[in-house]
Amino acid sequence: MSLVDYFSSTLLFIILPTFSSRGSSLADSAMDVDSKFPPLLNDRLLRAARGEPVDKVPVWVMRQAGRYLPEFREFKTKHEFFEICQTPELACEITLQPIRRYPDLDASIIFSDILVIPQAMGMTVEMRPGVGPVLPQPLVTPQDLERLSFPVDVSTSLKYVMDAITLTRTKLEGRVPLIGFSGAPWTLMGYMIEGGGTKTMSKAKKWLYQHPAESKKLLSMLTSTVVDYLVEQAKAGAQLLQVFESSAEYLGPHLFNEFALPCIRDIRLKVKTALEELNISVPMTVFAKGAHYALEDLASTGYDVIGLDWTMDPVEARKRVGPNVTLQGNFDPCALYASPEKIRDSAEEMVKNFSKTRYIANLGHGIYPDADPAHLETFLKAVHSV
Ligand SMILES: Cc1c2[nH]c(c1CCC(=O)O)Cc1[nH]c(c(CCC(=O)O)c1C)Cc1[nH]c(c(CCC(=O)O)c1C)Cc1[nH]c(c(C)c1CCC(=O)O)C2
Repeated sequence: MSLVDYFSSTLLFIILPTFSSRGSSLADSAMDVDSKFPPLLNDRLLRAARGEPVDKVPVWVMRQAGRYLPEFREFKTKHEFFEICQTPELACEITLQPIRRYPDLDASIIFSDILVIPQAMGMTVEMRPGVGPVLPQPLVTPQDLERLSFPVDVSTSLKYVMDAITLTRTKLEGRVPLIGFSGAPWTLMGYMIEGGGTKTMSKAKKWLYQHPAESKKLLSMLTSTVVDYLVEQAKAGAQLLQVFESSAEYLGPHLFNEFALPCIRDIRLKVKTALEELNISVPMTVFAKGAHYALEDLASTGYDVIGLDWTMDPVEARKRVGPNVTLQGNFDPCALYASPEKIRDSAEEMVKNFSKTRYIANLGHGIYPDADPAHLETFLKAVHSV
């Protein structure tokens, strides 16, 4: 054996174990997350998100843990909204309420709020009963960006969310998967500038027209925070991640393409890359409410699932996004006010229009506080009956 051969074979022995142990430790980290929890017994949601065949169409409902449930209202007499979000045992209990009540639900979604990100950046957010979220010191001028804490160490400042996710996935005992979520940057920017919900988003849109560079700076701060936040949620046990661009409806195609879409795209790319390095595979959903004008662009962002609001026609939406993405939605939340017979007919028709492949049934937006819990049950059963 020549000296060169000797060294190269020795080197191989040194390198190989290093590679293989690195390889297996990467592989283990995927197993690590799943192996910390009870095995998943109902994987319809994840199968549909990945485009695999399902026995029944998976169904869950945005805001399924909420005020329409008497058990939620009872709980809310004892605990304040953000107290629940910040206390893993309470957030877990609320997340499980609809799962206990409705055996037909195929997913749970962690009880929290998109506005925990502005809180983690140092802004005060209050949840006022009957009003909704209020940020009493909104961003007024671009100088106010200096008030924000950035970068955010989400693994410490939002640790309570990760703890709630880990606890809830354990307590679910594999019954259904647990969805994690975040607001998308434009929607978060809107609340941070408007100081709460609004009819027009005109203050936030004024920033887009008057301060485009500073708007992009804020959006990029939010994008990197959202990326870290979603990656941490997957590491903590979230099995699907949904990004809520609930305020897309205020933007037309021009503003959406310039300010919102690049962040949505970036989030998908960076979360996917970070999770691939950890060998974690978690599908992602984007729900851009009112962005009917952006369906083709959304389909090009690489998300596994696109959420639709109720204003979109299922057949038309499928034509526009093509066959390689799963659609989610889009029962009109107000259709739950109809009679049980009508709900059954409309839900069955919706499922037939979407077809049973690459489809997750849901409402087109969150369930309203005055919805009848029995009507929701009719809806869930109708979806599963097809
Ligand atoms: C825009 C937005 C917010 N929060 C959220 C969004 C995006 C989804 C959407 O478009 O609705 C996301 C959110 N908020 C909440 C969840 C929990 C999980 C779920 O069951 O879907 C989720 C996914 C709990 C909540 N978030 C809120 C409640 C109601 C709190 C209460 O009891 O007063 C719940 C259960 C409050 C909230 N939080 C927010 C608003 C506008 C409101 C007021 C509206 C309302 O009162 O229903 C901000």
